[in-house]
Amino acid sequence: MRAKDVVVVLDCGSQYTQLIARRIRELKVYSEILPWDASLEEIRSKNPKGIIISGSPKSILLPGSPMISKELLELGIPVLGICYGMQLLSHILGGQVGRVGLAEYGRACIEIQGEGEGLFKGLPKQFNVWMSHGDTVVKLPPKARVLAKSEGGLIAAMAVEGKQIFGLQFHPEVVHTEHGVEILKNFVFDICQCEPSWNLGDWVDEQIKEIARTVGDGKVISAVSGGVDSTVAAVLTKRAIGDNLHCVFVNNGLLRLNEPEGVLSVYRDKLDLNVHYVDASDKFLAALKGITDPEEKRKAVGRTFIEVFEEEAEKFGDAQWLLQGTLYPDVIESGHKGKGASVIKTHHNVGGLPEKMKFKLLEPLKDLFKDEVRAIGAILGVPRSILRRHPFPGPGLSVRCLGEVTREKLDLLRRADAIFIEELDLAGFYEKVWQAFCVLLPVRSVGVMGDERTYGYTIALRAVESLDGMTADWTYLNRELLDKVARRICNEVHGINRVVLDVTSKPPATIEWE
Ligand SMILES: Nc1ncnc2c1ncn2[C@@H]1O[C@H](COP(=O)(O)OP(=O)(O)OP(=O)(O)O)[C@@H](O)[C@H]1O
Ligand SMILES: O=c1[nH]c(=O)c2[nH+]cn([C@@H]3O[C@H](COP(=O)(O)O)[C@@H](O)[C@H]3O)c2[nH]1
Ligand SMILES: NC(=O)CC[C@H](N)C(=O)O
Ligand SMILES: [Mg+2]
Repeated sequence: MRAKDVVVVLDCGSQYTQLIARRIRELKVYSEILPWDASLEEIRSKNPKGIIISGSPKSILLPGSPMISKELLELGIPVLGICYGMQLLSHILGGQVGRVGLAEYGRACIEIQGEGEGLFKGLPKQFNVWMSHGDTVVKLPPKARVLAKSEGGLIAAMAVEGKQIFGLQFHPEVVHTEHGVEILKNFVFDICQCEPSWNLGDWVDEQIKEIARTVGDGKVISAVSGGVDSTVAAVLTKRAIGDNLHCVFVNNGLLRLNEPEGVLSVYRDKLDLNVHYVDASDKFLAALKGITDPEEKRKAVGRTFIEVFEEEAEKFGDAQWLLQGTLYPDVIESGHKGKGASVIKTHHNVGGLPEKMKFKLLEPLKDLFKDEVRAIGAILGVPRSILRRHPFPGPGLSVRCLGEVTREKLDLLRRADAIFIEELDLAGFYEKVWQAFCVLLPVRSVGVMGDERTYGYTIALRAVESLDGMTADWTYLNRELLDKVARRICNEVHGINRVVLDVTSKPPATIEWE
């Protein structure tokens, strides 16, 4: 068993929980997330050297909000509460949380009180942090003291004397917090005394063993899309169970130009994966007929995927397992993690699955972010042509073709998208952005082409930068490139007479339009 040090993160439903775990892993210390209501035995069984309690959309002032047992604070294991986590600690230990008429969202400047030892060791007296709270600790618990205050005079950090218990009202895990990594380092190394000895190679070895243990002699059917996530999941699982893995690639009629052929040739020529191809485009398009609501579209695609997989699975001697390349952001945004996160959109492979399904799900990447998965893919020898690919959602072009999805509109969108991506790659931007694509708007407008009036569709160009898909900013592509893309789309894709640019970040928008 693992002798390596572990930091347990108790998830109270924050959008950032996984970022906390990930930052700890970046410090080469293994971190595992448990739900806030994990039993004391379960937490102790991990033998953690430190415990972090995440933020939450809930308020400790209201009944039914996440709670932990007081005993957890008596194990002698250092505990750090972040945002809601600090409010929770304060509440349990006899302090008071309230609303003071001042909320702090976004950037705030904090000032360290006293010497700045412990969590704040080696840091400047004042720096900017990222806040996101409406509730505030208004009275410290007995024996606690203030470590830092915000500009507004609110308690930004606290520690309980004589106990290894700490609270931060701000989020050290987000990149916008200055010195966030140093604060986590101080916690993990100085306070918890962890050794930095974990790495992704270990993760790969452990996962291979874990998959082999879980699946035994069972058969696994793997849905592969040609994307990074499912391909890495399949290659990893192949290492664990060999020929008991059967891959299925589905043409759902919502793929990009020439994508089915391209994907199949990489799987055949470059990877030793035995891939079965199913053309189910008619079935998917029939399921989407008449649907305009984004959530309904996602659910229709999710349902149809499962129907197709179930039919295919029978061809492989009744596979019991379905392997998916689900990543952490898919799970969190569907509101499934941490019992209390908000539903942003139903990612087809999580919330879109039907209630009754005959498969057991195998999702080895579900705690990871995309860049971690790319690094694992490189360790496993997955070709660069796959690792460099932009993410492409399972519901495919259906969520980029606003309004009802029809073959005609898909055809316009496909051709426009291929032009955008081709030019982006030529201009050296493809690998600089997280994702870029066209969206076909259900809006028609008047144009003039060859002296003739046209009444055509509109294409929106979307290009964003992101680290993990959870937040994103729009990318400033140059005028020359945008101009060329817009001209080529109108000239070459008959039916489109207007191209517009999306300049919103996430939040407030999301990356995909639906
Ligand atoms: N066309 C498809 N055929 C078979 N399975 C698919 C298809 N599209 C999506 N899936 C399944 O749904 C999962 C989620 O899709 P998602 O787009 O998040 O991942 P991906 O395609 O593997 O990677 P990427 O995010 O890089 O596109 C995939 O990992 C795969 O298991
Ligand atoms: O597997 C997936 N199934 C889905 O249903 C899905 N919807 C969005 N995405 C991708 O997730 C990232 C964040 O997308 P949003 O900002 O649009 O929520 C972006 O990279 C999106 O492309 C999906 N991936
Ligand atoms: N980000 C958080 O953890 C917020 C905690 C709580 N919901 C508040 O608004 O204060
Ligand atoms: Mg994909």
